[in-house]
Amino acid sequence: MTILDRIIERKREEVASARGQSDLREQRSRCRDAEPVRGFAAALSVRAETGTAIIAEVKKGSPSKGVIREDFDPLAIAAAYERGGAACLSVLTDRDFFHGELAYLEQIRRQVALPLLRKDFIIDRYQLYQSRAAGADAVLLIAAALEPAQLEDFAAEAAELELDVLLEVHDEAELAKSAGAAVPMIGINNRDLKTFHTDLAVSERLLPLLPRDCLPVAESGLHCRDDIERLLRAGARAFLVGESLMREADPAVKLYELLGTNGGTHV
Ligand SMILES: O=P(O)(O)OC[C@@H](O)[C@@H](O)c1c[nH]c2ccccc12
Repeated sequence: MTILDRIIERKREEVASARGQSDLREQRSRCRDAEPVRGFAAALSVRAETGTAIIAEVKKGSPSKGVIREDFDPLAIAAAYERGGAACLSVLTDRDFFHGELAYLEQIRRQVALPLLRKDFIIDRYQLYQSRAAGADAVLLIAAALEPAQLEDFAAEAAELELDVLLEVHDEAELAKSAGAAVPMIGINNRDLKTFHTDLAVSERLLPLLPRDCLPVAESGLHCRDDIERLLRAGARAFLVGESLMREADPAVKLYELLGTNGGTHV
């Protein structure tokens, strides 16, 4: 059994228990009361025109690295990311494997103006409603975790909720399996979720294969400006970065470095 299988198994239990506390009808009605979304994909595209579009991730830890940042204040980190010039934020909300909380996203939403991605393992439509109700502007759909029909259905249902989907793939087979899903953004995860091995060459190999009408996002394993420039050359238009920012005392300073000379255009 891979780590991804274990996460998915646990996620089914979590969703069942969440439904027990607040059913789909209730989540739907919370969605109706939710504030309008702040366009996530649009914010990335606009930034990519003038500078480097970075999605900065609020991530306390992961199964491969354990706790990445002991001194973890999600609001302070989100504020530093905003100050440092991130185009959008990603908030890890998985508790058992990534030390996240859905409450972090709700709190950040109230204090930071940037669009937010709920980063979790979505395996049930219930989580789409839960995400929108919590204040997410976008959700992640992981091709490795879903069947083609689910990818298609979840993408359509997310769009109805006005959530932008970042569809994540790691190889050619996952890309082929995602072909039926209409999404604004495709993320190439440089990390294999089954082995945790990370290699930027994965993005270089897959970027040329992405459909032209999707915003190509490179995810994971980005540590310095050279990494960003390498994948800009390969065709990436946005970048999802967690660990290398979370390991810095002041994540804003690391962001300036990753943004490079183009970063100054963000204000
Ligand atoms: O911390 P990194 O190597 O910069 O990676 C960030 C992000 O890409 C990674 O957290 C991630 C990508 N896809 C995921 C799916 C689930 C959980 C986490 C992830």
